[in-house]
Amino acid sequence: MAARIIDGKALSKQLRVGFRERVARLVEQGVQPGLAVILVGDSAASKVYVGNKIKACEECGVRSLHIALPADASEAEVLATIERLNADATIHGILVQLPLPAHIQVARVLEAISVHKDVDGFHLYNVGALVTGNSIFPPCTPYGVQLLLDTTGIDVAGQNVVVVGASNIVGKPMGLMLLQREATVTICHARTRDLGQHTILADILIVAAGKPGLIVPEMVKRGAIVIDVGINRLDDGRIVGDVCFDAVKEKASWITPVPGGVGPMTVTMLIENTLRSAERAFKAVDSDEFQDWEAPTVRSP
Ligand SMILES: Nc1nc2c(c(=O)[nH]1)N[C@@H](CN(C=O)c1ccc(C(=O)N[C@@H](CCC(=O)O)C(=O)O)cc1)CN2
Ligand SMILES: [Mg+2]
Repeated sequence: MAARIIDGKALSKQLRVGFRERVARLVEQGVQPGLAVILVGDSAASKVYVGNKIKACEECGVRSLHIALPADASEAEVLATIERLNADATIHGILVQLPLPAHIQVARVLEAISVHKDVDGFHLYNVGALVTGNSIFPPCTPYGVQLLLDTTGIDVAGQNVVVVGASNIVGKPMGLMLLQREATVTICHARTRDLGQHTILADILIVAAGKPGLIVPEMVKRGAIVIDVGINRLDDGRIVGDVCFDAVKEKASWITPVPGGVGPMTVTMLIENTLRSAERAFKAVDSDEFQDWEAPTVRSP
């Protein structure tokens, strides 16, 4: 029997209905949630993703500020832009679209973002919080995958989960989030020998390698849940994942499509984090939580 489809577009649509209600409640209390998106350079793919984020803000009633800097913008200019947004009380979330041009140090830029506005969850403090299981802003793609997995009704505790890809924005945080939920996690990467020997053991297989056609049916256990995080643009203009969808769906129990699986959830969870930030900032004003809210001390860039 062919796998059931985990529809990220449909789940996103459903979640965004709830987001509009949360925005309405915040607005009633005098808070207009705001997200700032910084794009450096003119990568066509990044423009599409930033466009999707701005559209999602519009759809949910979140104010968005799109700051486009030229590809030759200096690191100092990017840092100054972030400093200005950190100090702007009308902005609850700040993100810098990745990748950045090579002359800019990603780590310095990410660490300049206020931990309270780091809705991508990429700041070292938030990464550390994820390690200890106290995540403030879970990174959007793994957070989206977690919700997609929840829709299958399967408890990940004790399951063999194999994550293919060890990036800072998907593979590593994904592994940590699943470990927190007591899954048995294996992270594979470009240097892993005999990838199929690992993937075949997966009850849940999450692939974020950026290699079209990487996962073929012989590498998948019958009945596995397969989550495809890959987004690859082929020469003919098609967008495909890392999994041979048509063949693998005959073996899996659940599978995400590309497009329409994980991608839309990444954007949706960004709005979730932005709303959480606005809600937290509102609550912090005159409650005891204010102390906790101000507590984290982080190294300045
Ligand atoms: N600052 C960040 N940079 C990057 C992140 C991130 O989470 N934060 N993730 C990726 C890109 N990304 C979001 O920024 C992203 C990728 C894909 C999609 C998406 O909706 N994909 C669609 C297909 C869209 C298309 O290409 O036409 C889908 O899968 O259905 C959204 C966001 C790297 N950078
Ligand atoms: Mg997708």
